[in-house]
Amino acid sequence: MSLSAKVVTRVFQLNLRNNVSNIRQRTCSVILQQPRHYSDTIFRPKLFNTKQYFYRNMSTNIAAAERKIRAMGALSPLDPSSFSRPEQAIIRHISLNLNVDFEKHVLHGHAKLDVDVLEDINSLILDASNLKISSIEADDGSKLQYKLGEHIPNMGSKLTILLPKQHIAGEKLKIKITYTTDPQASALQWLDPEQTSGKKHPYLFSQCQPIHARSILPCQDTPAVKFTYDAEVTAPEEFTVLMSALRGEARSNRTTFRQPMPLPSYLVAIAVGVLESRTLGPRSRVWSEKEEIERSAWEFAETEKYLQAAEKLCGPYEWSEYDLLVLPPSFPYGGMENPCLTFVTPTLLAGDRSQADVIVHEIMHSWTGNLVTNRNFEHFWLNEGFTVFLERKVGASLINDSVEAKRSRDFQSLLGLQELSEAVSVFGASSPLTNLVVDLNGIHPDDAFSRVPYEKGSLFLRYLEDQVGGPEVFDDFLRAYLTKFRKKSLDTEQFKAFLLEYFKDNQAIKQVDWDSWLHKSGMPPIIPDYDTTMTKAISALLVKIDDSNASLSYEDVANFTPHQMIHMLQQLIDRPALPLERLAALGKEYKVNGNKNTEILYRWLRLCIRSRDDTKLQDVFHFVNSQGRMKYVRPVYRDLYAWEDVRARAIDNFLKNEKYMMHVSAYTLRKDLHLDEKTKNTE
Ligand SMILES: CC/C=C\C/C=C\C[C@@H](O)/C=C/C=C/C=C\[C@@H](O)CCCC(=O)O
Ligand SMILES: [Zn+2]
Repeated sequence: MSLSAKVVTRVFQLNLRNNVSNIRQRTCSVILQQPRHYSDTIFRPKLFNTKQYFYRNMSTNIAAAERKIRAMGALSPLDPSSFSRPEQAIIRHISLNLNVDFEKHVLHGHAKLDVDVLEDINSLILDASNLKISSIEADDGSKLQYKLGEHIPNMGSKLTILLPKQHIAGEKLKIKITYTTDPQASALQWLDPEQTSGKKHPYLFSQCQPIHARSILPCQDTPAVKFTYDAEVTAPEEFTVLMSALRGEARSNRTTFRQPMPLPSYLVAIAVGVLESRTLGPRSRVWSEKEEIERSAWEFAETEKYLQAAEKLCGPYEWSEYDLLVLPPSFPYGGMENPCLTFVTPTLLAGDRSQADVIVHEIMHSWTGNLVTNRNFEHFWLNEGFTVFLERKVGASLINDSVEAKRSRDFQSLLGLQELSEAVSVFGASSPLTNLVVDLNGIHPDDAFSRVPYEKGSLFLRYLEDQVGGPEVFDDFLRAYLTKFRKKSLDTEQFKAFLLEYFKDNQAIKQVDWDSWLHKSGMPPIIPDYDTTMTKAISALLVKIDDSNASLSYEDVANFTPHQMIHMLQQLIDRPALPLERLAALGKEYKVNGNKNTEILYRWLRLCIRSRDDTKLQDVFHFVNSQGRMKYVRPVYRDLYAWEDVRARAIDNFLKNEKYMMHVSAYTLRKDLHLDEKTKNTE
């Protein structure tokens, strides 16, 4: 047996012995308020394959991986990405009191946890990552002993709080933890004034999904647990503090918040900057630095319209307020659905409202993801697949003409299919990370992230909708699903059981090949018969572009919507490289060279890389250095890496700019560029 085969087998054995058997035996009905429906036959073979893939393809240090897996022996039976044991005792409420220190780049203060004891316990186990704990106290002020386990890179540590006596099921605990975050906390980005638009003041923002909340507060960092929270945050007077909660009084340097809806830890969020706001509607404001505020107010002016369309499909919006915060350019995602306050990238400010689908997407998370939540990130498709599915339905519902609406929904789905196909080819069609339900034992969720749960998940729901009789039938099911699992976390088996029960008299549902859809890798087994009306003009144009005798002119695309343009460019990326002359003509005539819409510019620059146009490299580097949205930056860096002549320059550029990136961007880009943790910028 080769060394790597031995290690894979060993990892598998360790995992199976320490983790899987105990995971599968437990029942967690108190937390989930639903019986579990595990099937060992589904999970075990997959586990081996996932790990085989991970260790072979991610060039992970094998010894470190083994140590990591061993340390995971005591992981949560509910969630392979958490040390906490919510089936023993569960957090119901957290009170935060934090001071924002821009000098030291730390948050300092305390978290008071209200805990319900569910089993007889002598200790409470939490997740923490690089937190400097100064004391832990019981309700009566007495000091509690605690053990902070070894720090596992990217996982954090197991924090075991030793209780002076046994607590029995049904009791309540109050624990106060005083701590300071690390200046490198993975959930936080501390920006220097130069990284902001105003250039005068620093800025702080967080991104806790998937498992970074543990770097800013000690908690059960698993979406299986939902808690309410309140907070009191102190920051220098000129700053505005925002959180994923309802903002109370802001008196001198102190702001209070309360979040009465239970949420998972990954939805705790904070941003601190010198900000302005504009009213968008009766329950919405947009926040940003003053330099972006007018453009932001214009771009997102239709927010209330989207909220109302969403409510028509899903029922009342339960989070009271829906604000938007436009972050500085290094924000790594298009949008993050932090409750009451969606965080968005400034790359959405296209000046044409063409990226409104991102806002609709984030709004839909108010139901799928935030109200009804994946139990752990192995079932991430329940968050994202549902949200994309709803986003496209709501997007279509905003179009009056029903034929146009269907066309538009199918057109968006076809764009999604292209993205899915690219994601599948990045991982490889046989990679278990392209399954709808993944196995995250020993894998950081950030390493598993791709468009697969979004697009394969949404496509699966579309298939189910077609199967049971279309939207008239399926929309009622969706509302029943949202009602049933409201304020809860669930897994795929619970979804399946609920759907099968709901449609028990529907014969067509019996034909669904669940195993292929949920547990097989690669492209989905069935692609719906989408309406291709909106892609016909694109297909015709692609024929023209291929014909070197045909001259290109703006007339070719003058009637295209921005999304048709995006679709066309995306298709070109997937085809043989254009000759340089043809590329230049296309860039000039179709006005894509230097386009202000980042969805267009991003694809144009990838086309330039594909054609090995070194005259555009300056534009490419400017693009990846001026914003940090991973959706754009990662594929561009991967393309540059594949271009051998510029690989070294790309790595050099990354190393020089890494310090300006958020943790997750630097972490994932290092993998894309095949860099180990020791490779540093030497300048
Ligand atoms: C099967 C996948 C398994 C685990 C992934 C779970 C979490 C992934 C983690 O990396 C966090 C993701 C956060 C995403 C936030 C917003 C996105 O919806 C944005 C999408 C990309 C964009 O538009 O920029
Ligand atoms: Zn989403």
